Amino acid sequence: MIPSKVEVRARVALKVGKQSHVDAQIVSFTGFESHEEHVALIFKQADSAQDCPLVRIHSECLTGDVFHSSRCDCGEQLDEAIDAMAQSGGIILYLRQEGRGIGLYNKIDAYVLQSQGLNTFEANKKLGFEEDQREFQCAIDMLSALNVSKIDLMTNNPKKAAIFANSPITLNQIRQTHVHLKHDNESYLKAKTDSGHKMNW
Ligand SMILES: Nc1nc2c(ncn2[C@@H]2O[C@H](COP(=O)(O)OP(=O)(O)OP(=O)(O)O)[C@@H](O)[C@H]2O)c(=O)[nH]1
Ligand SMILES: [Zn+2]
Repeated sequence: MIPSKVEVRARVALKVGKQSHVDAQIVSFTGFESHEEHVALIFKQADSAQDCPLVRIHSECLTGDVFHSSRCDCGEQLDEAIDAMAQSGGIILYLRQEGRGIGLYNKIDAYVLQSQGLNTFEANKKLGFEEDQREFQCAIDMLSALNVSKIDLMTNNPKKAAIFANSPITLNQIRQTHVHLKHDNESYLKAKTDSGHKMNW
């Protein structure tokens, strides 16, 4: 295995959440192969204060995270993670992998196809992409750079859990996220279930 070049670049305090009332720290990094600007949000100094912090690996979704779009559940999952970590501490790895790695404009093209009846994964294929183009080595490297070696992971996606096999990070436990059903995202959530996500419907 090639040693990771990822290192912490800067770390600074800020408050986050809907009322900007949750104490956290944001961490930037150097050394990513992809040059994407992934960041970590750390609550209650969980990287150094806890043996097994709760971790959420969250891929960027501008439409969901910022605008709380009706099409997906990303913003609600992010809020859920912030609320949980405000109480118990934890680490959000916010990965700049918009649209499962295809980028924002391509995701909007995929939305056009979804409006014509394709599901979220079929739309990616029709555009010439893989169903999911993300790679998560950066998440392992960020945790290693933070000297975190054991985690509980907040996800319903088995592919995110699988990345910890043969990695320096021990996955202690998976904590499922809630199902955030909205008037427009049922088919998106059903497609995730069909592709193997473990959802507590
Ligand atoms: N290509 C594509 N990407 C989408 C669509 N809807 C949401 N996304 C992207 O899907 C990703 C969702 O990421 P996450 O919430 O981290 O993860 P997940 O794979 O759903 O798994 P969980 O950990 O269980 O939430 C984000 O990058 C979104 O931008 C879609 O219709 N098409
Ligand atoms: Zn989304």
